[in-house]
Amino acid sequence: MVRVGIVGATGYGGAELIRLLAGHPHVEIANLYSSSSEGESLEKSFPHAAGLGLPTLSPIDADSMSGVNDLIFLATPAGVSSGLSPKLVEKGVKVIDLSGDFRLENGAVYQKWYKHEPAPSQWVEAAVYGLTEWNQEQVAGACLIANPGCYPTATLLALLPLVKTGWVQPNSWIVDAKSGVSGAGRGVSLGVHYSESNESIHAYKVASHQHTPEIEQELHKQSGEETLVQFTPHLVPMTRGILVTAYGQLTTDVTQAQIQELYEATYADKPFVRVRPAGSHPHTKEVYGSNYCDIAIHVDQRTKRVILLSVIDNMMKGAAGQAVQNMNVMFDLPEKTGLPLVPVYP
Ligand SMILES: NC(=O)C1=CN([C@@H]2O[C@H](COP(=O)(O)OP(=O)(O)OC[C@H]3O[C@@H](n4cnc5c(N)ncnc54)[C@H](OP(=O)(O)O)[C@@H]3O)[C@@H](O)[C@H]2O)C=CC1
Ligand SMILES: CC(=O)N[C@@H](CCC(=O)OP(=O)(O)O)C(=O)O
Repeated sequence: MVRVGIVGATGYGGAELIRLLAGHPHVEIANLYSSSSEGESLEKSFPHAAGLGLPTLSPIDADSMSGVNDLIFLATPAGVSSGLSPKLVEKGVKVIDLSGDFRLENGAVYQKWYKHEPAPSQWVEAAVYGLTEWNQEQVAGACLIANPGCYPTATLLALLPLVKTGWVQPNSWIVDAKSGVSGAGRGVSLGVHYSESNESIHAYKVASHQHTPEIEQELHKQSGEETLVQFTPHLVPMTRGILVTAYGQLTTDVTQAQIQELYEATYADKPFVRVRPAGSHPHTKEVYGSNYCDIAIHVDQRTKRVILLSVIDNMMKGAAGQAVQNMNVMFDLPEKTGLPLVPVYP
């Protein structure tokens, strides 16, 4: 059994990890950690978790977290993992960090977009970017995983097969994304207040969202080309789900059928990426509660653009689901273990 600890267990990412790990056949939820509720039962924060026999919340203290955990998930805000994770890894505990602290390879870029001190550079270098489908071998040998952001997961799974072909102008990508409100976490703020977000939709962080450099960095790593992406997120009045609509200018007369074939071949042996039939319109509801990313390809021959549609559940493939997928790969377990396959519908 893998003894697992979760820091930030009282948040949404923590709750989703508990939902998945409580049913995982090779995991023992050994410890739950909190910076604000030590000594309390998790049921006080999450009554839905009653009856699972979970440990009481413990204080966060790196010295006492080794020897009792094989792996620790950090479901904490940016700026926490950069200090804590190196101490844990030095003591022999593997770490999967759901925050952005180890995703950006350049510390100055992290500081600019996250407004926090970057993690020590040797630890950023040691971290593996956990987009499982594209980095499986590195994930298998990693001690520290930078779990991808929710928007980058939906975007990169959609764009990566194409950026390697040269069929799209690298700087032409426009990524328009919509997220459910749980993407903002459990903390209350005006923007996610019910009466502000219900029956309404708005763009936010235009030309300034912290996931922009993460998307560009990973596109560059796979294509070798400097790529600028115009990324605009929107908040929509639903609890879970992300829809990405990405537009790229084609450089050649490639057909929809050729692109479809490329995607089907790329993801043929990837259990969590489903390439929909050509011309489909995936709904977020069709991946709700699951670890799937569903992708559909359209080509507009009139404008010579490819239009990619990609849906995920932000809490699952966008956070906890992908984190558990990475854990499975790190511990040489079948990739799908403990990840319920069928989306909740309706
Ligand atoms: N929600 C989503 O869809 C996604 C979230 N993420 C990332 O995952 C991480 C967790 O997100 P999410 O669960 O939604 O956020 P929440 O706000 O719901 O939960 C974060 C938890 O972190 C703990 N925490 C807060 N401050 C500190 C601190 N200074 N030190 C230690 N722990 C602290 C809190 O628990 P306590 O008070 O008990 O310590 C809190 O419950 C974030 O970095 C987020 O950006 C990534 C992808 C998608
Ligand atoms: C709807 C909503 O607010 N979503 C969050 C998701 C980002 C996130 O989770 O932050 P990191 O991945 O950078 O840690 C946002 O746009 O900031």
